[in-house]
Amino acid sequence: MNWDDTTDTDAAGDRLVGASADGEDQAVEAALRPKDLGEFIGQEKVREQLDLVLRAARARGATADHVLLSGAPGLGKTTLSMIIAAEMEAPIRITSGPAIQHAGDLAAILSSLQEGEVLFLDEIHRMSRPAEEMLYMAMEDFRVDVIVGKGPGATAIPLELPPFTLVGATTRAGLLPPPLRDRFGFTAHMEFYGPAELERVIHRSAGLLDVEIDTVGAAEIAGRSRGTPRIANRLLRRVRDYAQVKADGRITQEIASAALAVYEVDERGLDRLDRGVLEALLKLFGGGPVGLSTLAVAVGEERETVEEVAEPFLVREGLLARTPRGRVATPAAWVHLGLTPPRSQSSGNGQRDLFGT
Ligand SMILES: Nc1ncnc2c1ncn2[C@@H]1O[C@H](COP(=O)(O)OP(=O)(O)OP(=O)(O)O)[C@@H](O)[C@H]1O
Repeated sequence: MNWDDTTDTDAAGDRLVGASADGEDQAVEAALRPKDLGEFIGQEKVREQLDLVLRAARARGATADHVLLSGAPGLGKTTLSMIIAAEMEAPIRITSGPAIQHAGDLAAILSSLQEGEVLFLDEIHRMSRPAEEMLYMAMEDFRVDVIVGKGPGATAIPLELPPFTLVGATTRAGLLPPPLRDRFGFTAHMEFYGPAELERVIHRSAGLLDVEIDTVGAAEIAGRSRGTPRIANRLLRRVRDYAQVKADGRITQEIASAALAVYEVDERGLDRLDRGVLEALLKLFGGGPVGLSTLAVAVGEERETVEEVAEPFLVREGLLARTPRGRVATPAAWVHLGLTPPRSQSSGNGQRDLFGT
């Protein structure tokens, strides 16, 4: 599963199926976050391993080892960091890589931590190099060297830090320099959620939001949530609106699919942008191969938007392939849009392998 090419921000604006948090998400997410490992749905292996790490640390009366969480946006990294703090009965400080541009910013945060505190560093791969180097020593020796002055007269003043647990989160574990990666005692890779797990997320959130939903209604929303709890929760809120305005407030399969048709999110979770890219690829270019720039012009979007916003999910769903000759639609793409590939396309222009002809 490759989510390394997902963007941290959704370049196409506030998409209903975008995985990054928008303003409304931030406001309601706090209320929907599971508070302990028992409430955290799915990610069985991660939960089991983390449970052992935390229990062992608690039994020793020690601070938990540093934890690295990697995975696509919206899969629960922030939630898990808060759970780690709660399970350790420790306070938590939340910051992010882009907020730490100078080593001094990091020194200020580290030196104000309390003993045992959890420091959650989101987007750790986006920290500046000098801050990163300071972090190596802080993680290993609970010490930093604060540089005072400049040039030949600069001196390093060592500063002892209380033991703390760093929880780093990244969408791109591959971008972390090995010396940083190696300093985490425990690394957890978060996978996309399966439909049954998303249904449980939806039922749980519906309960907290006091919305009535039946099993098939939840399954309908889960199937369109792109394996991501944040998207599941967002779609649930939009379907709830529809159910309140157009019906009696109860979410059934009919209501869920009618609501999501209004928001142009199809049964597989593709939105207007995704479908536009696929449609152009199939209808204008016979399924490809076609260059990215040409495809972007055809859908009236920036090249980056097509490449970074639409394509990762289409590739993950097995609807589009990036080949050295250009973008190519897979047989599943023709089926999904209910179109038939022209005969010449299935026998001649580079799709031979995909169509097995
Ligand atoms: N395993 C889970 N069980 C129930 N709800 C979950 C789970 N994981 C995530 N959620 C919900 O999804 C929302 C997004 O989760 P969270 O903010 O932790 O994601 P994230 O991986 O930190 O995202 P980002 O990388 O954008 O910061 C939260 O509101 C949370 O309630």
